[in-house]
Amino acid sequence: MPFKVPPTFKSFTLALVQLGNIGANKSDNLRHARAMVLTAASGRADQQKPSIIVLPECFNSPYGHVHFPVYAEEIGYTPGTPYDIAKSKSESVKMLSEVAKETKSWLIGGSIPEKDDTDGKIYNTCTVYSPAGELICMHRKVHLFDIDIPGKITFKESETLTGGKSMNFFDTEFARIGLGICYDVRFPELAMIAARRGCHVLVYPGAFNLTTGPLHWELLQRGRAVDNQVFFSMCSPARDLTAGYHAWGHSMVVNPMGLILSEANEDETIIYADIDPETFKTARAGVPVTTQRRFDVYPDVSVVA
Ligand SMILES: NC(=O)CC(=O)C(=O)O
Repeated sequence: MPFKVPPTFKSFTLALVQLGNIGANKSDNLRHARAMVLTAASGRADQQKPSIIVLPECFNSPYGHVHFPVYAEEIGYTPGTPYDIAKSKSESVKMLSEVAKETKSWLIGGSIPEKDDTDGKIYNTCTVYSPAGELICMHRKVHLFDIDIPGKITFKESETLTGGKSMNFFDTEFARIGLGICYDVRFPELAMIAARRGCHVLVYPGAFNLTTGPLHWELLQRGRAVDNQVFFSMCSPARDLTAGYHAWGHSMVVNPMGLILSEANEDETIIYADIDPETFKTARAGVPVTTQRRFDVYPDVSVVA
């Protein structure tokens, strides 16, 4: 991860696209996602336009381990190396790059199933684009969603996916943004390390479900936000009861005091939140845990070699 010190933090507007109608036809999914990003970019009436737009986890394919190999695309991105969009084999990457450029917005392109052309493994991958349409960062879901709650939900991403091996953040002209994907939110270390590395806002495309959503979706986001005194946000697909996986929806943005700034219901929609650096400063000044840690009593588990 490149580390530019000190990172800039200025106010900006974040838009989350809680995308619906994600079906079996990838081209239709891409067309619809593109149209919704364009709508998100036009912003709310009389308000600042969003500087950054977010799509949900698995926005170009149905969500399920049997689908990942079928929808997987080769991206071929090497961190720190310029990426030639024109030569990309990924139709999703091309669409995301074009729409970022067209809207002149930063775009966190949710996630897509990705096949690594060097090892043949499949990942759940988020790509990020600058307003010039450059692919500037990529995060592969680190913690795979393997759960078994009898009578409720069994899901095993590891049937077809491999977990990513890196933590990722990127710098914009207004903030440092840390990335994760869905189940990654359950592992506080990832968010803690991102915050200690100067991230102001953590954005995790995600897709909780009707069992874990009502229990943990809000709790985890508010927890990660308060623990780390950062803005925290997850962008979900809309709920579709005709799909194989029923997403919880409720995309949200939480501030560093744990207050929900904006929340969707379960339907397709776009939500916006104004990210104010003042809240970040006052949260850290008022409740100064960032300077009160007792590493003489317990080790600093966020320190990585
Ligand atoms: N879909 C996920 O990766 C995670 C999830 O639904 C959960 O943690 O619950």
